[in-house]
Amino acid sequence: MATTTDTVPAGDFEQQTQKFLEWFTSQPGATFHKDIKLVDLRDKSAGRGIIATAPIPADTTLFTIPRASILCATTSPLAKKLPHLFKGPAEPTVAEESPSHTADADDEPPSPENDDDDAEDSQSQDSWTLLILILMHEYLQGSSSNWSPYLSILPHQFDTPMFWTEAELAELQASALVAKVGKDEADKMIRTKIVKVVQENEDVFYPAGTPKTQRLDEGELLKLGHRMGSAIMAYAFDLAKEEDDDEDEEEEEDGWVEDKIGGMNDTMGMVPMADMLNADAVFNAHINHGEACLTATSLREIKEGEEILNYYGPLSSAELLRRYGYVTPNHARYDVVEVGWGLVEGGLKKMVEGIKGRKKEVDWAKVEELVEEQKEEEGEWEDSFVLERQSEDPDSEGQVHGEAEFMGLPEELEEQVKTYLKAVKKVVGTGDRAVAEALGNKTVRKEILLGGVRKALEEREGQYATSLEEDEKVLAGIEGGRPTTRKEMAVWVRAGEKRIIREAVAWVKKQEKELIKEKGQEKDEPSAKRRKA
Ligand SMILES: C[S@@+](CC[C@H](N)C(=O)[O-])C[C@H]1O[C@@H](n2cnc3c(N)ncnc32)[C@H](O)[C@@H]1O
Repeated sequence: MATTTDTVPAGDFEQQTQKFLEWFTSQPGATFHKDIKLVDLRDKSAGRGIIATAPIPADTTLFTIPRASILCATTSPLAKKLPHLFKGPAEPTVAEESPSHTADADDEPPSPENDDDDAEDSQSQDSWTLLILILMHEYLQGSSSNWSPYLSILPHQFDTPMFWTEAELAELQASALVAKVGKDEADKMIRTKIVKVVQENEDVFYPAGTPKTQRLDEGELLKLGHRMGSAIMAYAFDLAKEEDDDEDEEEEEDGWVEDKIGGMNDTMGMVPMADMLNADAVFNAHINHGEACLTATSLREIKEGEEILNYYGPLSSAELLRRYGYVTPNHARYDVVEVGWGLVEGGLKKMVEGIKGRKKEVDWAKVEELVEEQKEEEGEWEDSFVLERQSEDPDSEGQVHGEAEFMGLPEELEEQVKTYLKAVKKVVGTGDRAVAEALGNKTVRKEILLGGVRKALEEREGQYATSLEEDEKVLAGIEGGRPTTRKEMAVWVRAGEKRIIREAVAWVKKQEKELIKEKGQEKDEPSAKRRKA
């Protein structure tokens, strides 16, 4: 529930909804199906949403948004008032971080890992900051903005971790999400690229005649910048596709192209009504991007009273929380856990040190040196790895089938372990026969890989302050089963990560058992070489 509109009295909420609907349907080319309705879902901590008021067949057009009603660089009057900002380098100023399980890298706002020197330069805008400026400009125009009834229903407060207190963030414990919140970086970006631009162009941002006393001070502008940035994160669409994406989908191998809501792209925009749809990993509607308009279509029959749901992609609970400020049980199948290379390296060292017959200490400093050399030469060395389950894509009706299952370690992790063990072997040389022989044996190397990863995973689980069992108890006590408070959502995220650690450990143990079996068989059947001898 990123949208904490809970404090708005029901009457006002309804009135805002009504005004917005009237505004939307008055847009030339806009349509809104007679059997759907915008509703107050705050009792479910879901803000506004759209439900069916009568059964709706599959492939029905639910509503149509003319492109002229979208708030973006093409339609915003700001682009005409400050053209130099919009003509600058269109490339994002930040190299976006991208979780391994999502498609492209270029779809994120600044994060701690991708802070950039350009952050100091108010002239060097990107599509993300430009859309913040566009929204700020419209907001500051007040009722004279063409989008005023739409802007008035956008949330004022968010439940994304960006707005959590230190104590609330601490509930995430050892989740990798904590490092991705990036509040300080966002502050810096908003101060230099947003606040500065507004302050330097007050005549453009405020309607003519706005007295100085009614203009926002730096602190208020910073707050407004954060609010608009978060609204973009949870509401904006990627408008890059001019063609109806039904055609694109046919070309897509994976079938579903999720709506890049919250994505960052040169053609990002706010799409009124499309962004009133809530979303889940099991969904029943899709937004098609046509040349003149965007269309929401039902993917299957929708029952009377059923909520109409869009799709944000196969996001983990942590990512859903970070971008949208909510979690749902259906997204848990996409949960992931990040394991730092340091933990894996530690596990591998212990395995090597445990090789039977080892005579000498391995010179780990030398191994480190070799690895550093390799890093410089090959340039590919991961600091952490994302462990995830294998899961079928949703079908053409937005349904998912089968269980998501942990099926194996990331290939890059196995490759990196291989390279690491090669370095160990090189350093040991012939200095320790037992170790050299062991590292020369494929089966033993696999044993070391599995044992090392198992140890790393066990240590990873130990980094969380509470056990999975303790978390499960908290979750079992949640009324209605879906976490909605910040504390509940944090427990949900950390428990999801612990579950996947446990599944990965079980998978590794199974592999280890099979390896032992294989080794036993090898012993029973002397190799061809030995038989010849
Ligand atoms: C694009 S908006 C959808 C409309 C939104 N409910 C509103 O009232 O404006 C996305 C936001 O809606 C909320 N949301 C979306 N799907 C949800 C769901 N399945 N359950 C709860 N909240 C949801 C989250 O707060 C998210 O940040």
